[in-house]
Amino acid sequence: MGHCVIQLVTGPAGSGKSTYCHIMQEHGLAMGPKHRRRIHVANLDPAAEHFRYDVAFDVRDLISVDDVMDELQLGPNGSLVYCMEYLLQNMDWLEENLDNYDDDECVILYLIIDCPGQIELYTHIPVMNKIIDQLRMWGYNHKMVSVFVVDATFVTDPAKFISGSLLALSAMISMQLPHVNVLSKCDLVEEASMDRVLEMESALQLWDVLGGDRASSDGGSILSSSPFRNQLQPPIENSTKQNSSTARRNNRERRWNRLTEAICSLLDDYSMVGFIPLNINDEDSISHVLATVDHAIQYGEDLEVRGADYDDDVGGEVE
Ligand SMILES: Nc1nc2c(ncn2[C@@H]2O[C@H](COP(=O)(O)OP(=O)(O)OP(=O)(O)O)[C@@H](O)[C@H]2O)c(=O)[nH]1
Repeated sequence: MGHCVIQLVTGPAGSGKSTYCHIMQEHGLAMGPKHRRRIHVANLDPAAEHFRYDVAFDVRDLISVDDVMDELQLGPNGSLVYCMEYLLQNMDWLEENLDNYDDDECVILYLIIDCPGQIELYTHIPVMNKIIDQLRMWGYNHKMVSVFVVDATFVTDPAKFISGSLLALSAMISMQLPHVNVLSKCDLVEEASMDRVLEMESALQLWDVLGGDRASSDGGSILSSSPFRNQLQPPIENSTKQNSSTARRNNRERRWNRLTEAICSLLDDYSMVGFIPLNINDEDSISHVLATVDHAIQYGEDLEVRGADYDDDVGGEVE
């Protein structure tokens, strides 16, 4: 095995995983050979339809959701699970493809894998975790990092904010890898807000900046806009019923608020979910994300040891 780093890119549907992979590939090319890494992108999502990156290898060459839906008459979710379990039974396919790209002792292979985002594949049917375990057994332990991509626009909606943060936390816990949350689509966020976002460290601070308003001491608007609030409006028929239903509603609302507050405290007090903003139109932002991911996996720390593999006098070309 050569020198290899693997980024596993996950995140909810449409969050920008494929775009992230594409942007990182372009960035790697723009950095040139001096940067001493060769970025390849592979697709491990059997349901992928379109992506713009040059694909190193593609799980759809082994099996695809479309084929399974046609041949086995399964729905899209069942087909996805079937595909991932099929991949698990045919891991030699993945091993061969990794070997093809990981056979150069002089070049650091930087492999970015576009993964399916469905959280069920990491929790209820932990197929992805088994794939990660297999990668560990092949010697990629300490060489993998998980990148969880979340759409920046979710933070302006408290319900989406909380569910996105919990998804990120869930992915982090289940994959048990160095983990970076990337906030995609920040080009859609106002510039003034972005400047402040760069200084943010915790999820709730970020929520404040991008549209939240937790100015009041009790947690204010994030509680009053609890995701459960709309479910708490029982029908009002007469004054007696109105009193009891109002009391019931208040009671439920207090409990929901306590729950929301506890979840927010978990995320905020322990700084368990931080986000790195990504603006795909800003090279500095892309570099910052890559540097953060590199730092998470300690990429580059042993690079100097391998410096002798490179000849800077010939423009960083590998000898
Ligand atoms: N403006 C903007 N649009 C983005 C960005 N990232 C993704 N998009 C758009 O969001 C949509 C979904 O992006 P993808 O990269 O396909 O997202 P994905 O997570 O790979 O999607 P699935 O694999 O289908 O789950 C596309 O229309 C992209 O053009 C971004 O950083 N900025």
